[in-house]
Amino acid sequence: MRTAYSVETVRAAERELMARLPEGALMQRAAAGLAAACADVLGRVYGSRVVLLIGSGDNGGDALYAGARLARRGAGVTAVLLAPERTHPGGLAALRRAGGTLVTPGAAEQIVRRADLVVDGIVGIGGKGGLRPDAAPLAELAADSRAAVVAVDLPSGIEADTGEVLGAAVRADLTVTFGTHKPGLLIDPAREYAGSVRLVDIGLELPDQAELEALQHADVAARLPVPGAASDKYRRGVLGVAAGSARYPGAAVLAVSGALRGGAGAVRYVGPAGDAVIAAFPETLVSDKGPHKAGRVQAWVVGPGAGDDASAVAEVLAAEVPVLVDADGLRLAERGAVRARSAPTLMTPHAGEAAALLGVSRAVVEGARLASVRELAGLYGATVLLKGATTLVADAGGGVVRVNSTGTAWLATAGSGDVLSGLAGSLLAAGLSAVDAGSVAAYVHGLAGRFAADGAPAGAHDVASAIPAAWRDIRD
Ligand SMILES: NC(=O)C1=CN([C@@H]2O[C@H](COP(=O)(O)OP(=O)(O)OC[C@H]3O[C@@H](n4cnc5c(N)ncnc54)[C@H](OP(=O)(O)O)[C@@H]3O)[C@@H](O)[C@H]2O)[C@@H](O)CC1
Ligand SMILES: [K+]
Repeated sequence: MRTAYSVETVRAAERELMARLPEGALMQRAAAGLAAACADVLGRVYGSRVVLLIGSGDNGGDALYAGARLARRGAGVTAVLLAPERTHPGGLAALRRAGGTLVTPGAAEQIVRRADLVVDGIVGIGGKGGLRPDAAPLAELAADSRAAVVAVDLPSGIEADTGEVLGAAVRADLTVTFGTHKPGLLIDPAREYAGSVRLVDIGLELPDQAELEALQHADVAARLPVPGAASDKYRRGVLGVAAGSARYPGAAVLAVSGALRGGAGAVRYVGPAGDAVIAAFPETLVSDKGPHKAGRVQAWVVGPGAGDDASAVAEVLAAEVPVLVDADGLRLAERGAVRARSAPTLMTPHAGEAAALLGVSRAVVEGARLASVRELAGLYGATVLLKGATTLVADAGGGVVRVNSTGTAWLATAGSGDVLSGLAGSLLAAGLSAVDAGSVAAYVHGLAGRFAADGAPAGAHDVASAIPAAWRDIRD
């Protein structure tokens, strides 16, 4: 499991550790890890041109000490000081001793243009509110140069706790972060600014419960349902899918395609697209009599391509089994009916659907994804999976939020969400909790999307077809 902790928690752990260590030891650990990462990026340190962008806090101190290490290995290191009077004194002295050069921001343009590496030590977890006007031009210079950009702890200008980007921010190729990931490094839009992320262990002791957690292969493998010798289709779970309409029969087919690859023992389809479903997947049990007459199921998916069929949504919400609500179903589901349910409910909106439910604009949700997913989960008393390049899954009761980053931009294709809903529904039917079903489905679906696309456009049905390969890859 990869975890991320809030700034407040990091600060507390830092205080506790600092009290036990000689002064400056923690910063030296950070600087050593940072210098090693910079050396890897440079390939050859000797003779390289390194520019440090230095703000007035400890983030700048880390960069200065790392710069001193690189200078001692033969790099030409120049530090651009945003606030010369308030620069970390120890770091400054170390860089001077190692032969580094100090300049003011006025001289930055020339040297950044010729740099091999720019190290962003403008601001770290002490920052708020986007880069200030004096720092913003430096981020632009770095973006325009041919140099690689390494961010110290986080790209300056992003919000560490939320993943929001409230103004100008540095765009890094690599972020070297200390002690733990910060939520902003894992959540869009800030994640995009971080590039790849390297975690340097500095010995922080962190509490058990993180702010954010991201499943890895082994975590997903441990949660995937595997039939035992005594399994029959009911023990593996039967999923009901109430989806599709005369206008959107394809949504039903795609939801069933995901469901059949999600580990349920059988899939019952209810709705007007039965012929299309049977033609594509003859193993589906099909009915057009409405959800309450469909027979026994262990979970329901309702909503993909459902059009305006509010009665099917209401019937499904009245069932005492786990229910996944997606697409049109989100609009049709009465909040009171969702809140009144005693079995788990998993809602799976994209940003636009979440925005409509929250009564805000899509841009608000996209800019503040963590707050939005939590708010929606609280509002409906349900588990909410907010789709996106980084999918978030939050429980109504608060606590840790799951983030998934296996997704690919190629997954932003029509019908891809229908496949996800079937897959997640199948996992619910197999007995996974709503959070596990949502986050495991997002992980498998994202990986399947990567396999299906493999650098070229793929349709939603290709994603569904790639689910078994993703599943095998995870279990290997
Ligand atoms: N935690 C740990 O375990 C360890 C932490 N370590 C390191 O310490 C870092 C935290 O250091 P920190 O607390 O000194 O704050 P930091 O991020 O340098 O920023 C403060 C300065 O930025 C300024 N500033 C604020 N907002 C701004 C903006 N929008 N745009 C521009 N400037 C802005 C603000 O200015 P002021 O408000 O004072 O005028 C203030 O001077 C952390 O990220 C990590 O790198 C490691 O050394 C070892 C272990
Ligand atoms: K930084």
